Amino acid sequence: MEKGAAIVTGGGTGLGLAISRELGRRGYPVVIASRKQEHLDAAARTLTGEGIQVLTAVCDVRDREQVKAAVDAAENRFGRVALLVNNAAGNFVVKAEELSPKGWEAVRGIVLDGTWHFSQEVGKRWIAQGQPGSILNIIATYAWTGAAGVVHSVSAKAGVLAMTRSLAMEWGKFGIRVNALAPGIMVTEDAAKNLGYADPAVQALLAKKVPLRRLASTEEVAFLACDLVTDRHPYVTGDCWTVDGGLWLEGFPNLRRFVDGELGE
Ligand SMILES: CCCCCCCCCCC/C=C/C(=O)SCCNC(=O)CCNC(=O)[C@H](O)C(C)(C)COP(=O)(O)OP(=O)(O)OC[C@H]1O[C@@H](n2cnc3c(N)ncnc32)[C@H](O)[C@@H]1OP(=O)(O)O
Ligand SMILES: NC(=O)C1=CN([C@@H]2O[C@H](COP(=O)(O)OP(=O)(O)OC[C@H]3O[C@@H](n4cnc5c(N)ncnc54)[C@H](OP(=O)(O)O)[C@@H]3O)[C@@H](O)[C@H]2O)C=CC1
Repeated sequence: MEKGAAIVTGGGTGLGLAISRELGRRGYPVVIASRKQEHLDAAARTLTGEGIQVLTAVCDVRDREQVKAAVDAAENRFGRVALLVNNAAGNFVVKAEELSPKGWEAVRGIVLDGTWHFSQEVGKRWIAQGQPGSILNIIATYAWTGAAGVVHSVSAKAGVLAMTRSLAMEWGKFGIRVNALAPGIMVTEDAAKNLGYADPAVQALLAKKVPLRRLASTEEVAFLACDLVTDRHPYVTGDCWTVDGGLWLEGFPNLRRFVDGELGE
């Protein structure tokens, strides 16, 4: 029987692309949704070449109407949405006292509002259709530790963690599971650029802080993400799984020291 589709926000790059590929390998048609056509086209070419069914949806997760249109397109093409992965994010390192209202708004809008828009859009359809479903929200360990230099992202990810637990409680009776995953540091293009660790020498220093002495690969994080969002663990809901090589136990890197110039170029 045909499986329902999986929507992956930010599915054209980095971790989102790795999750889309792994879900495709597990037999799900994937809908990748993000702002930039070039990200989506390149990813769709790659995934299609690997035999995965893909639909692209140009969509800014901050815009409720664009989110609705993306879910409509997914249902029109694949009949039903079964899984949602809220992976899209925006982030940059900034001193809290210098963060502008629009900078705060941009990151909160993508991370917190975007996750809410997609979750409510698919959740209300599943409830109306009497269908089960599963949502996975990608957060970061600083949602519970806090971190210096990224107060907008920390606050938004903490909100997403609270949303995860709350929706799990409300929607469990409808057969809807809602979980979160907190990855460790991965070398993905925009994250490494925006957060200042594109230099391999900086990556090597970061790896030394990790108990397992290496950074995470998108593939290993994606594998766990797919285990959690698919029906492999049907009794898990309202939880957050961490896949960070033990880093959060040592303390998240202090990015404020980077913007203050204490860590050099
Ligand atoms: C040295 C040690 C390093 C260790 C690091 C380890 C950390 C690892 C893991 C951390 C966990 C989480 C990671 C992530 O979330 S990674 C995701 C990264 N990917 C992206 O960010 C991609 C998408 N990003 C964007 O599109 C943009 O960056 C942005 C988020 C800004 C949104 O784009 P949008 O087009 O909507 O916004 P604008 O460009 O119009 O800007 C809006 C306002 O934000 C201000 N801004 C933007 N960039 C910065 C900056 N670098 N510093 C300060 N302010 C910034 C911008 O000026 C606008 O405000 P104003 O109008 O007031 O000027
Ligand atoms: N990299 C890391 O070390 C860590 C990452 N994470 C989390 O993992 C997830 C993936 O990050 P990663 O792969 O590294 O980074 P990427 O920058 O590659 O992924 C972010 C994705 O979000 C999309 N996106 C950004 N803004 C919007 C928007 N307004 N509407 C729709 N899509 C948007 C981007 O696509 P487009 O530009 O086309 O819109 C991009 O595909 C994020 O949730 C991040 O917070 C957590 C811990 C560590």
